[in-house]
Amino acid sequence: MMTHQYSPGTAADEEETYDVVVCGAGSAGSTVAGLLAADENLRVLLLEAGGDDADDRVSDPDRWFENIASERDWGWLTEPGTGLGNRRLLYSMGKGLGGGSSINAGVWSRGHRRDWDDLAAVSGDPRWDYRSVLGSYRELETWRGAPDLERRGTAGPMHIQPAQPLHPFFSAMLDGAEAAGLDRYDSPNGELAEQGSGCAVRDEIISDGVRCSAYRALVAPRSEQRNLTVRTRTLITRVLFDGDRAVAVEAISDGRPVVFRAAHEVVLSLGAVQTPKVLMQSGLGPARHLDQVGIDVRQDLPGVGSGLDDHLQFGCVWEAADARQLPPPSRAQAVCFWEGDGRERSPQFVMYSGGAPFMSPEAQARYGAPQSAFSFLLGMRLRTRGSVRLADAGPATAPVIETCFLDDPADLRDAVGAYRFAEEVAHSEAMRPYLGSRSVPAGLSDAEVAAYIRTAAVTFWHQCGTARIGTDTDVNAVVDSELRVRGCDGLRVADASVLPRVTSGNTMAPAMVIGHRAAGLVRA
Ligand SMILES: Cc1cc2nc3c(=O)[nH]c(=O)nc-3n(C[C@H](O)[C@H](O)[C@H](O)COP(=O)(O)OP(=O)(O)OC[C@H]3O[C@@H](n4cnc5c(N)ncnc54)[C@H](O)[C@@H]3O)c2cc1C
Repeated sequence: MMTHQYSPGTAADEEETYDVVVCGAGSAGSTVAGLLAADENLRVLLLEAGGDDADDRVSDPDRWFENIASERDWGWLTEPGTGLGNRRLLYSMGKGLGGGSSINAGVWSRGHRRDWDDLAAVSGDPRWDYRSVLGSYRELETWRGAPDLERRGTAGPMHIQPAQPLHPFFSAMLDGAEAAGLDRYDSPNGELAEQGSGCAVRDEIISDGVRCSAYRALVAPRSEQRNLTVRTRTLITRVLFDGDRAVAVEAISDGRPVVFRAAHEVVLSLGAVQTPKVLMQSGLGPARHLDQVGIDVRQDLPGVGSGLDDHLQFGCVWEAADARQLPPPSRAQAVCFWEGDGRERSPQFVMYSGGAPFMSPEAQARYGAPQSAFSFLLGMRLRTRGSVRLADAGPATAPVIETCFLDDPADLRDAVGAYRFAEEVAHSEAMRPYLGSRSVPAGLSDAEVAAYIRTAAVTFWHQCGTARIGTDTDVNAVVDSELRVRGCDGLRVADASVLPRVTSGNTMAPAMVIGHRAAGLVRA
């Protein structure tokens, strides 16, 4: 059995004391640490398992996909999925300073008005509603597009701009989407975020051609401050307690055990896979599961690791008329949102595009990937939820991740419907100059489209929901509306794990809003 009581002076080769220990330097953790460090009286420690971000593959937004399966990617593998024809998925998540915000596609997508209003309802706290969250966004952003003082910030650390210069392919995509019935908006994060459906040029975290990650925007400018310490290559293994109070974290740094004491608070921002993993390693999780893997139960929290949510992603692929007309494969400058059957209160589908055949390795093997093609990348919200569990009590052991993608036949039916919408856009008049002779695979019945999607589907990397927010009466809630872990003092979770549902778009910006809120709560 592992024990979790903190006893000073044991095991660790080294001990250091700070006021707040922020665990994980990703989108949310960098936001928490950077904002807290603004108070020079607060000693802030930011711990990160990965390395630094000094690499062209991070700074050059066009090279983002080169980070996938690199040392900057945790590179998890999911369990074989029934709905996916027993395939395992590469389940990428950012590793290193900036976390996901250093390796992602750079899209800034705030989430729909109803996503935040629903979060306020689930948490029982109106301070999470859309109007309140707009305040966080205004503080985080310096918006470089058409002025919108109600919604957009003008002096925040994150430089956000509409994609530019716009490649003609994406203008054609937007024209095609309009022809298929979507209204066009100035930005996905303005009025469109308050409507059910629409399309727009995407917003991105790029400033003068360089990625503006959460780490670069919020932490790096403070790197000379004496009250802020950043330690990379430090793997956090568990939280240590004195009674019910979190007082330290235990970590492995350069192969040696280290304890970092927090006089005030510990904040976990390890992302939606490792936040529940470290909670469980600390004895906070579903009691039966902890018993099975031999960890003493500190607090029975059934919701830890449950409720894993994400967008399913699959590529709808068409041969291109002329490869020279296509944008670089890594660019996706336009976005479409649309509603489903009304089950979701905000858009069920999101669609980007790119100048390459985006297909899973299995789909490429089965259907063949054309040399020259473009894809519409479809993301959809699902009825099912997955889970993150421990394989054993070892901190270095990879977790067991089940996505449950497409386990519900109704999701597959919705996915086929979404494919048909993408087809309509691809066959629009505006897209004609780009469209080659066939889709890949060609000429599909609904049953064949369904079979293709089962083979082609992957993650959209929007993992969330594994330590979700909720009220006292919600048995699966892991944190309260102030992000405090139930049954403990001095411990908060601030990252995408707390989202009860994947937001309608990408999840970096929402994770940063959670980090922004957490910093305010820690300071309060
Ligand atoms: C390939 C890819 C493309 C994406 N594209 C987009 C996009 O264009 N737009 C968008 O909005 N979202 C995108 N996302 C998703 C987005 O980046 C994430 O949703 C977001 O970064 C989540 O923020 P987070 O703070 O919850 O976790 P993360 O940003 O993942 O941060 C967690 C941090 O904790 C560290 N960590 C984990 N475990 C430990 C441990 N035990 N000890 C110490 N450190 C640890 C990690 O290394 C990481 O740095 C993409 C993600 C990926 C992987």
